[in-house]
Amino acid sequence: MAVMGLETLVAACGPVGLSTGVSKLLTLLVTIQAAALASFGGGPNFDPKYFVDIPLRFSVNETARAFDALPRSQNNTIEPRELDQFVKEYFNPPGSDLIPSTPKDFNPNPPNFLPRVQNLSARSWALQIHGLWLELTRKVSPSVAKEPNLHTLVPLSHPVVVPGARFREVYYWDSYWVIKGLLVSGMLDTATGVVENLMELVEKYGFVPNGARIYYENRSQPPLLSMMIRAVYGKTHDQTLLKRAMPVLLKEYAFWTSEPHEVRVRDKYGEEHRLSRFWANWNTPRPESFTIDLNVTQGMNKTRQAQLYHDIATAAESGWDFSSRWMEDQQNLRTLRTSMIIPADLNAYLFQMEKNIEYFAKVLGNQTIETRFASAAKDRQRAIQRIHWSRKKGQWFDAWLSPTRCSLSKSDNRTVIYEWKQNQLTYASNFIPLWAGVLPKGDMRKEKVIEALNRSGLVQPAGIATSLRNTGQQWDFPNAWAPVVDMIIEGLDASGFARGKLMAKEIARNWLRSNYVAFEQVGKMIEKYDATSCGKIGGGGEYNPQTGFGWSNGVVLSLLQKYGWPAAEPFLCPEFS
Ligand SMILES: OC[C@H]1O[C@H](O[C@H]2O[C@H](CO)[C@@H](O)[C@H](O)[C@H]2O)[C@H](O)[C@@H](O)[C@@H]1O
Repeated sequence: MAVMGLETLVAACGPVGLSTGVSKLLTLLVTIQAAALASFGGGPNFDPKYFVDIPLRFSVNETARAFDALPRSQNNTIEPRELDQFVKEYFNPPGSDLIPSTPKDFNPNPPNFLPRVQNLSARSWALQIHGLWLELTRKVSPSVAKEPNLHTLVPLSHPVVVPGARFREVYYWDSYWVIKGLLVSGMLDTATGVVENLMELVEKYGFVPNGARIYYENRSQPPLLSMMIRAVYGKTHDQTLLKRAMPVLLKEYAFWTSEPHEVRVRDKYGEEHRLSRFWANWNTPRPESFTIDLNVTQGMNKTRQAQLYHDIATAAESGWDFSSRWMEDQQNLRTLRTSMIIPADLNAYLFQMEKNIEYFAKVLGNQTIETRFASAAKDRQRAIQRIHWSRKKGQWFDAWLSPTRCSLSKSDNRTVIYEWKQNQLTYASNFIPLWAGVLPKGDMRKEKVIEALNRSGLVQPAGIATSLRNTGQQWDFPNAWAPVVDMIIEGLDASGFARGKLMAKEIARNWLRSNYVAFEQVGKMIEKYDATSCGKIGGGGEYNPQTGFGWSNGVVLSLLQKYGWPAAEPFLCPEFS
């Protein structure tokens, strides 16, 4: 199928509104990023994000003047030494606007820590992982709020917990696993602060941005805020948090369930349903990857470029940046179609959000909200089953919208109804609705889902591979990402079937062992693991041993808490023992 231009798409299937306004600060920083690529060359150490994270020492205008005044060679490049000197003189190092902060509730030896972990190696490792919270917790420097024009960082009131390494800011969905880990570490106040920061962001933007940087303001990430609130409330039973959270969650819910995120589709019986998709409000290169995105769209006309930039940013909203899941030709990033796909996982998260709001309203005694959200959850559950579920394959597939075929709703003769088809490709996201509880307790279809996962090829010696396709994209095979592994383990464990429970335990043990190899043998935390062998390091970025990867910390601690580790059972991968 030919990929259509954005204008044609708008004309064919409905309204879109994209803001492409870039602040003066970002314009300057991406210009410097592009100049740096030309001067330094794009070797493995060149990180475009570095150049949008560096805080300015002087005003934008003064910095821009100094940059313009740098001598250029005939081909307009700047001598590397000159540029290096300029960056040192006019900017502070990236991350210097975050101040290290020892969380008040941190205890190096927390009482009653992981009582079921008796194996000595596992225990000492868990304590080291726990200790990494010290490296990952920071405070936003007061200078950020005082002089916002000098920083791309967004100020936040409470201490922040960052993923680590090049990710020097808060990320939305990473925070869910960070909170799970903090709660295992007994750091309830820090966890509450993380939730407070995200609520503050919703109050400011109407949604939680991808991350707390101005270049992430155009999109969100998988909506897990209500799950974070539920996790913290589960520890405190303090209704003050729920009272504070309710208007915030209603605001966030409106963001995900209004156009252009929400779309209407008709099932095979002619019934109309509302479901949501990812949709970034952006159609130029992402500032943090400006030079990379420019390269991807080379040779395209302006309209096609804008459409691809939009789908690139939209893939970043999905958290799966990048995956063949969003591509028409699974080996070609230039065929991304993210914004014309209804993702099974996103709708599962929204179902969960609806159930959580229903539950919070019940606790608070607000019947109107409780009834409204019980009914919204029921509608979405029905929609997910009609549009995403495959009875034959026992899993939930993404639905691809047709960019050209749509009709008008019978109810108002105005609303666009898209034509769609399931993509039938195997991704770990096809099993997220099991975790979200889309199938009710005792439902026999869960057994089918467990079998389907078991036969899918995704279950590997070191966890769950995110996909079956080896495309070189980071969310594709052989990578096993911590968030996905965690959700699938929990879904299997809560399935109510013995086979699901057993599989969950096996996957958890394998994944933990493979993480331990990464940490102990190589001395590094790795954000994603090569799923194909327990002792194989690789599959992606390696991180500074002093930091870590926030969500891996959270998943390691919560899995160790759940499954423990007996003293006599070796903790090393068979390959290493
Ligand atoms: O720098 C490029 C991209 O980096 C982020 O994506 C990856 O890291 C995030 C932080 O751990 C994680 O939440 C995401 O799932 C990863 O794919 C960022 O979120 C992107 O927006 C950004 O363009």
